[in-house]
Amino acid sequence: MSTDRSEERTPLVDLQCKAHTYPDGTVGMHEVDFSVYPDEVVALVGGNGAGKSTLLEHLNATLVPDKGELVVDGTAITEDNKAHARKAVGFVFQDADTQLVAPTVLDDVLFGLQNYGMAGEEAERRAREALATVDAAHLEDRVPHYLSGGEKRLVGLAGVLVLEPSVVVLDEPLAGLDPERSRLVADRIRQIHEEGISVVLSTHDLEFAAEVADRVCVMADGNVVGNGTPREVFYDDELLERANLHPPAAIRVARDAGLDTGARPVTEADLVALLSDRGAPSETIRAESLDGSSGD
Ligand SMILES: Nc1ncnc2c1ncn2[C@@H]1O[C@H](COP(=O)(O)OP(=O)(O)OP(=O)(O)O)[C@@H](O)[C@H]1O
Repeated sequence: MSTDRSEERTPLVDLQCKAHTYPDGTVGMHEVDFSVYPDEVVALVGGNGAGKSTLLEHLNATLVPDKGELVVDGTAITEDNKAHARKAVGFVFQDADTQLVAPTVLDDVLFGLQNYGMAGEEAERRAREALATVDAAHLEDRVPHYLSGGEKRLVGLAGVLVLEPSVVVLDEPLAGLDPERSRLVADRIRQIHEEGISVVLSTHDLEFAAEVADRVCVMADGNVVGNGTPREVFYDDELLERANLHPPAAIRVARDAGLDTGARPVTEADLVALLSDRGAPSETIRAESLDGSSGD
């Protein structure tokens, strides 16, 4: 399996971790080398407890390896310059309540800027702009604690984007969201990527991973066990089995329908295109074939 199309470029984030052991002695992650390159969306997939959150939290030095090194934008991160990693690598937590601390949404987004010495009208302008970017401008006077899960996720994302990071990390960005909010967050992820920010996310939703990711990284038992394009990873049955994952719906449907051709569809759009080529009306295909979802 190939690694990724950006392997010869300088990484924005380069983590070399020998292991991460939590205070109670649990090893959350074994030896893992993980890099994030410019202009890519990376999806981490794997079963419960595979080590996805542990790996993500190393990328902005929220967690540090027992032994190893984190380099962000060419700077080795130490105890003294963790703020550099926090600013360059914005982290949107799954549990947004841990991230939203101020009395109003606008104050919350401003809080990050104030931490980096920016206040006044310019700070407010930037905070409002970040909220508008995620379609959350109307929430600026609301109390963060009372927002819905999806709204909190968007406000958390605004709080990260306002600091103009090079990489945005999202831990389970779709967890607990209804289909419409999921679509909104997925659209924002694409938009962030189009604006030149690299994205690393973890997800149990392999259809979503297939749709948004340039590269999929598979974790199992605290190790990275596979890495490649969605097509490479999701057609590797041995790898998926090792990580206790099922292929995305498009692959299962194509196989069940005996359509597993060289085209190797991975997304719903791929499958619809493939079936349309064979003369089936696309509305029928959408309605009849793709109402299931994979789990892991
Ligand atoms: N604070 C902690 N203290 C002790 N062990 C922890 C802690 N956080 C995670 N672990 C353990 O580390 C391992 C990896 O957990 P992690 O949360 O990184 O997995 P994950 O792939 O994100 O899982 P999930 O998909 O269920 O969120 C698990 O065995 C977990 O129990």
